[in-house]
Amino acid sequence: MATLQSLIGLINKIQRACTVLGDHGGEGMSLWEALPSVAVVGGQSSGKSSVLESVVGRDFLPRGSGIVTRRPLVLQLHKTEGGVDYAEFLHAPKKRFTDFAAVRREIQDETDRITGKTKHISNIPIQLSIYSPNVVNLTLIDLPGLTKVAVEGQADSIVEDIENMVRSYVEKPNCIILAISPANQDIATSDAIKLAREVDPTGERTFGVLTKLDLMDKGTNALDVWIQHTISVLEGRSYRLQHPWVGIVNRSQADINKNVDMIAARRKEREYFESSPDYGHLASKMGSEYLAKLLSQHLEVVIRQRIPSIIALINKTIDEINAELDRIGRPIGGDSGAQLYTILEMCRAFERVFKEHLDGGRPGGDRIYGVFDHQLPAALKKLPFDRHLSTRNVQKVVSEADGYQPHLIAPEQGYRRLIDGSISFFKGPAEASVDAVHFVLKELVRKSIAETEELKRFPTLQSDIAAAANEALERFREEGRKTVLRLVDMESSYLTVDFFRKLHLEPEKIPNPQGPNAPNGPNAPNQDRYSDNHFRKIGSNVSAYIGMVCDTLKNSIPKAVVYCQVLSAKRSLLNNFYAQVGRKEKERLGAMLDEDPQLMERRATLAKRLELYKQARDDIDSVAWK
Ligand SMILES: Nc1nc2c(ncn2[C@@H]2O[C@H](COP(=O)(O)OP(=O)(O)OP(=O)(O)O)[C@@H](O)[C@H]2O)c(=O)[nH]1
Repeated sequence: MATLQSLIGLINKIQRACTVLGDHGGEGMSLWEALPSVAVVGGQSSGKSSVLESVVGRDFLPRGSGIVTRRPLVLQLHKTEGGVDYAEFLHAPKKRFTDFAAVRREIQDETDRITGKTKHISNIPIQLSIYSPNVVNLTLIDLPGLTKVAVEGQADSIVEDIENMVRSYVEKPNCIILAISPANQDIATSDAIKLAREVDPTGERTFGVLTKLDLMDKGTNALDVWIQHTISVLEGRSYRLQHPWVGIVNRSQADINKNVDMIAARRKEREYFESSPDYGHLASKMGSEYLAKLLSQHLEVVIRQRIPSIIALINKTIDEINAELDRIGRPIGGDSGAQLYTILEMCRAFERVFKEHLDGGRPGGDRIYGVFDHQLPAALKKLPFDRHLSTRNVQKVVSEADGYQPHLIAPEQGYRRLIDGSISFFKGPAEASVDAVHFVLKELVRKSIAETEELKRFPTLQSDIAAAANEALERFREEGRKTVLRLVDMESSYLTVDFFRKLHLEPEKIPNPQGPNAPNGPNAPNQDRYSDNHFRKIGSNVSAYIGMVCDTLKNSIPKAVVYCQVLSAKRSLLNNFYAQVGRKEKERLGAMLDEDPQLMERRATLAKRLELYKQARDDIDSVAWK
């Protein structure tokens, strides 16, 4: 019996959990649907409410003549270890009823609230929990009585409406049917048995209950035949169901009027069967207490059968919740160690994606080569050396460098000035390469942040990482800028001596590109021709030298840029950030892991659901293996 208590208590627990989760059945196979319940079905005034009350052991249901039960009543019985009995309605959860006459009034009022004070019915259930040491754990459903005719004030459809509503409860395969028939009517015409046979043809979940046995024992001959018939039903010889029929003696209207209490009624019922000449031999298998026991035993069997499918359903739900939790990300532990760990994990995930972009696993890194392959050569080509090394400018620069004494052999100062002036032009394209690569890297940082799945839920951390990475890129850009400018300056600082030494060994063979009538062509005056040729040669020498420098820089600028910017970004983009994070207080770390409030709420709800389902599974496991 102890096992049974815990088993049914567990089912009540799961059902309560379902209510908390808002899982009342409906679409698909829900947990609620998988659990058994007991529905009381019978004609009007057949004694349904009386049977329910006997099982519960309390007076609390509205009773009277005519149609009394007009809404389904879902009744959960909870066995307590002691203390006073009390009741609670789902529609008024804060109110504890200890006066059961008040419970009866509340059922009436709550019925009227939906149906009005008419004789109409409603299929919206009233949910009532009763806590008492004198009950077994059961969920019972009291349903409006089946009828054959509408009474005055009721629509003709009511007969069908009630039948349909009752059918909607009892047709569920997990519903155990308590089919109530009064013994003073022919079972052949019992609406309860008719409906039960329809929805449960094999009779495996139907319990036949005969009420009002006491109303037919004041013997006449005709009654004797009737009683023999009743005995044959109770002995299982006619109208056989898979479960034995149980005879019941409830309180008569006169008992109710005299306020005979439940305990006295049970005692009276027991005495009735024990002393009955007709049913005495069946006494141990009759009465409301026996019915309650029978029901409980059956529930145990049914629940045990259901355990595998209930566990499967719970496991499926747990898997679904876990999958969603994985998708939106697990909650982070509250201690600073866990927070720090999470932040570093996120950073590493970002760095992984960023490196993939550079190394070719993801697109974008090739744009850096594009800078060296197109942008830099194009910019170098556009440098205005033609203008700077035109004969006129060469003459101007050389003359200025000579001062009052024109040079005699080679214009050493003039060469230097022309070369320095030319080399300084390289600074523009060198800096432009640094900037271009900087912007490619910045764009890759932006992309990598957006593509790091793990980071998606942490908008604050996203912008922190972006800020840290961009700050580092700025530093690398500055480093790159300094380095390429230094490369250019180095070209000015020491000239390649061999180049000029070789010049002397070469014969003069400078064609005049500007034609014979040009100012320095063959038709120009002699003096001019001499100096023009002279300066053109200087210009051409400088130009050749600058061409050589240009080739060198075209190769060395990319090396400097990659060294200072690309490799640094790959190696140490977040190094400063790591140092900063390591020094941060717990609160600051928490703030970095701020999430979208909606997401947090969703996670909390899911976590709660998960907890409930896991609890339910643990409970079932602990009972299932007893
Ligand atoms: N003598 C006697 N009277 C009974 C018995 N069972 C029920 N009654 C009386 O029959 C009347 C109807 O009983 P209820 O329990 O209200 O019947 P019900 O099926 O719930 O009625 P509705 O909800 O109106 O359909 C009441 O006056 C009860 O006292 C019984 O076993 N013996």
